[in-house]
Amino acid sequence: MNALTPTALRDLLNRTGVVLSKRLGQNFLVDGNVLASMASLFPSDENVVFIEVGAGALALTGILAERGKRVVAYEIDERLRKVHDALLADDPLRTRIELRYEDALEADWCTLGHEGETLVLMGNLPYLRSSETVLKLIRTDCIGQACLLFQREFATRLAAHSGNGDYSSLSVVAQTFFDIKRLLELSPDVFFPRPEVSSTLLGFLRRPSGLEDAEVAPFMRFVQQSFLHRRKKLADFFRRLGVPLTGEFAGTSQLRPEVLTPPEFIDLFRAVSQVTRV
Ligand SMILES: C[S@@+](CC[C@H](N)C(=O)[O-])C[C@H]1O[C@@H](n2cnc3c(N)ncnc32)[C@H](O)[C@@H]1O
Repeated sequence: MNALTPTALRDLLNRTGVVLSKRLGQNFLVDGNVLASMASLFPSDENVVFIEVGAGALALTGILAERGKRVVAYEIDERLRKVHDALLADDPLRTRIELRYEDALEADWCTLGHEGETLVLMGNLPYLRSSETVLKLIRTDCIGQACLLFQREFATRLAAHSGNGDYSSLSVVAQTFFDIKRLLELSPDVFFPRPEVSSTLLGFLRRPSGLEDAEVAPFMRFVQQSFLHRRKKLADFFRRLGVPLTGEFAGTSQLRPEVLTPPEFIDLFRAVSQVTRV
């Protein structure tokens, strides 16, 4: 399946009577070179099942179907079924593509894989739902690898390291569970219609977090609350929790949350859990 040019996409939308929705973030990739660069990120692997969130006009779906065993592609907008039917009518890859017209963020992704298959998440959802997508990915531990497109500023925050002004609670939480890499920078010109923002494709590779299952939710809350006043020293956060500012916490209480790395946050979370309920 070749990438549609903006003209071909516009014609197809006219023929099927679909008017694109801004609310659903319907800006579709239409640049063959960018799609080729994305394709080169995925070596062919017959054991891989791609889960695509936000199929749109199938620009990525086709690439993924060529490289993996199959693609389960979610699309919330059922009006696009007509577009999909037209695109897939004579395409030999259609047997490898399963379209599901539902909210990808409400779905149970782990039920999609069978014995011996590796699930890889891929997608380009409306940027308003970026945090929700990352949090769902973290919780879905049957997925070890993902490639997700975000608004550039959000991607920068997610991939920022401790000490950087963009480092946030979401950076700590995401980097506790994943090695995160910037893969591609995309200008607004590679989408139709052209959005107002630039985008970045991030790669996620799951790594052992060092947290027990029961610790995950309290750890995430702990990190989020510690960043509520990111410019204040941790002493302020400790006071709110009733943690003594003396002894083992004296030094850390003088630091700001943004200087702690994810492993340091885990150590602090465990130490604080010993003296108080978090
Ligand atoms: C930015 S477009 C990307 C389309 C295509 N993957 C591409 O790159 O050209 C996002 C697509 O996600 C769909 N979408 C939005 N929210 C969704 C959700 N919660 N679940 C599944 N699809 C969703 C939109 O309707 C839209 O078609």
